[in-house]
Amino acid sequence: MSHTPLLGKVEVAADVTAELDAHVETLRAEIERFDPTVIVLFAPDHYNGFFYDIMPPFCIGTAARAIGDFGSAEGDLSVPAELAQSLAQGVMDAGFDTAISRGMEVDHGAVQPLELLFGGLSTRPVVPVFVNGVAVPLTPMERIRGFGAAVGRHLATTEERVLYLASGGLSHDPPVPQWADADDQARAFLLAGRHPTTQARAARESRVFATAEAFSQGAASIRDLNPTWDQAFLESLAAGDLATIGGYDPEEMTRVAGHSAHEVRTWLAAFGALQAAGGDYSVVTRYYRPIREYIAGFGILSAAPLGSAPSPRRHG
Ligand SMILES: O=C(O)/C=C/c1cccc(O)c1O
Ligand SMILES: [Fe+2]
Repeated sequence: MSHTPLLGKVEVAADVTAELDAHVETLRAEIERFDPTVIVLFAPDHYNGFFYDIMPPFCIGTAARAIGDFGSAEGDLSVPAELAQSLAQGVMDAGFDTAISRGMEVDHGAVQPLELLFGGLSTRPVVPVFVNGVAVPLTPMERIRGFGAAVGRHLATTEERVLYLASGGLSHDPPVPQWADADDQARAFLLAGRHPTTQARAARESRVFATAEAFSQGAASIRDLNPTWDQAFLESLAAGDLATIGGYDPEEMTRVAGHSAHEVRTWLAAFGALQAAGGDYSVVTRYYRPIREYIAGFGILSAAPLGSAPSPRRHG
């Protein structure tokens, strides 16, 4: 599913909020029926936990703490360390040299789906898997599918009932600084801006709120949402056509869907894992709406291996 730190913090038409809430509720019930023993959470980061001083394409956390940006929950995630470590070994054995972290710091990108779907950070065991979706250079999209598949193949050898959960995207272009055009101060932040002062964090969050307000009034200079691109992406995922998405060109993605559209890498990894672990799948819940107030093409897509899925439902 998409995430946005503006959720619940800015005004959106009541019918849109109700529609989104209803789909989250559907997803919650779906997950409750599935009753996962572990959640593998593919999430990006927005220069809160990962910086240019060392920016891996992937990182598996054996312990993690949420930093609490934009009023999101702060505190420890419940990470099964042994499983996370064996997962890291498994994907390395499969040819993906993932980083690991024994003290990962995660932000709203990881936390929001945990809050929405599970009511908190530590109600279920979670293995956090960082997928870089913001800091160029970016690994090819096909590599992301392969990484996700390695995760799925490894976990299919365990007794775990795994929910692969992805957070990010779709098309959006929030005001996250880019190294290429950043001034010295912004570069210092991008390089190693961990644990900012309360003041610096507030200034950053105010900038996002101001951009969202201007964007909703058609007055921001960020790239527009791209519902056509978003729906095509969802359609390929729904059809199990991960090869098409694996062929996406990152530069083209930035151009047509915004700098943060690379967060869809988390979706590709999760569906890659699902396909590798369970074969063909069918869609259970699908939702999409471009929501300018949230600076988000907001999507939800859930799926289960064929034969195990409750009757598919299609929304919006
Ligand atoms: O972390 C930030 O500064 C902004 C993040 C953001 C803003 C708008 C939509 C999103 O999906 C974001 O992650
Ligand atoms: Fe994001």
